[in-house]
Amino acid sequence: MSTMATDHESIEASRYHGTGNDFLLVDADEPVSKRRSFARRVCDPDDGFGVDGVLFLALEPDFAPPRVVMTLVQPDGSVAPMCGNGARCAAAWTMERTGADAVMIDTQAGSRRAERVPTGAEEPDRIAVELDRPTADPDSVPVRADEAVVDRPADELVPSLDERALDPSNDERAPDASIEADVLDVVVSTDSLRITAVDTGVPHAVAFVEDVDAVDLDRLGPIIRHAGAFPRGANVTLASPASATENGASDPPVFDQRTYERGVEDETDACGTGAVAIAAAASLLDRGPSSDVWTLRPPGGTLLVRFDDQRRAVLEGPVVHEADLDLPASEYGCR
Ligand SMILES: N[C@@H](CCC[C@H](N)C(=O)O)C(=O)O
Repeated sequence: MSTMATDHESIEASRYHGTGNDFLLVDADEPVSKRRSFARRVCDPDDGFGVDGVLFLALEPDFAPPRVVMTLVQPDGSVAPMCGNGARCAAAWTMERTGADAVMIDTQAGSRRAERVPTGAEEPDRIAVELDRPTADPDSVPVRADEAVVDRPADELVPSLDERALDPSNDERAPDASIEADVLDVVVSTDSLRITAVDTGVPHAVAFVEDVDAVDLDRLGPIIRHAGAFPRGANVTLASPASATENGASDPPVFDQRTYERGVEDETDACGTGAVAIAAAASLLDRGPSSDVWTLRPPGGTLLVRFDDQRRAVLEGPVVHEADLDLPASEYGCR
């Protein structure tokens, strides 16, 4: 089918979110001729809908289970090979169209199976997606290092990271997301922040901190995200044991999560690959539970991560279909 829009055409899109990570979902047959321009436009908080990305979906309903090819185009126009919450939304979209309770999602990081998890009538659908085996292998992440980056001082990756980057009361603002690597040298050194670099389909720099809410992520995020050690950039994911902010420890453990996302160039309300990255990093650092199940609490809700017997991660959480939209192609088609 042609993707050239005529003046009277509209683009059908649906808005979904997975724990607050929100997306426009667009059938790949819709008349969007320039996907990157379209994504920049609809993700814009003022001129568009302020979503965290656009999922272009090509449904192949004749397979059993049905398959869908998912392409995530982010607010900056970049294409990400994987998205945990996006995959869960894509699965819900495919299930609605096919009536299936299990689907396969073809991503640039590989094919992933997703299943509906039964819930009570009042609760939003829960969708679980397999996200393969996380790895800290430096070539996979990728991160420029001779060995896996596990619990390394951040200033080894960002040679001049400053305590001040962690201090929310510091009003000397961070350089913006277009920061050049050499500009990082203006910020001085600390070894208090320790990074574990994990590939969960996309790169994550994970740091365990005492309290995620005490970190100035607006400032820290761009510095780590653009560190020269990450040739393709990195998502920056913070975790703190919920017992640090509440009374008592728990097993399985509960971690509060915040993620600054590459491509969004901002913090999002949830990040699925980030939740898996925390669980993977916690395992590497022996912070894991005996049961091998993790509960992650990003600002937008609660995600569960577990590992199967081959150490493949399964990410589970709610998905909400918020709205269906008709966008005038002449305005949004980006011809
Ligand atoms: N929000 C996503 C991750 C999307 C990709 C990421 N921003 C990147 O560019 O690596 C998730 O839920 O995993």
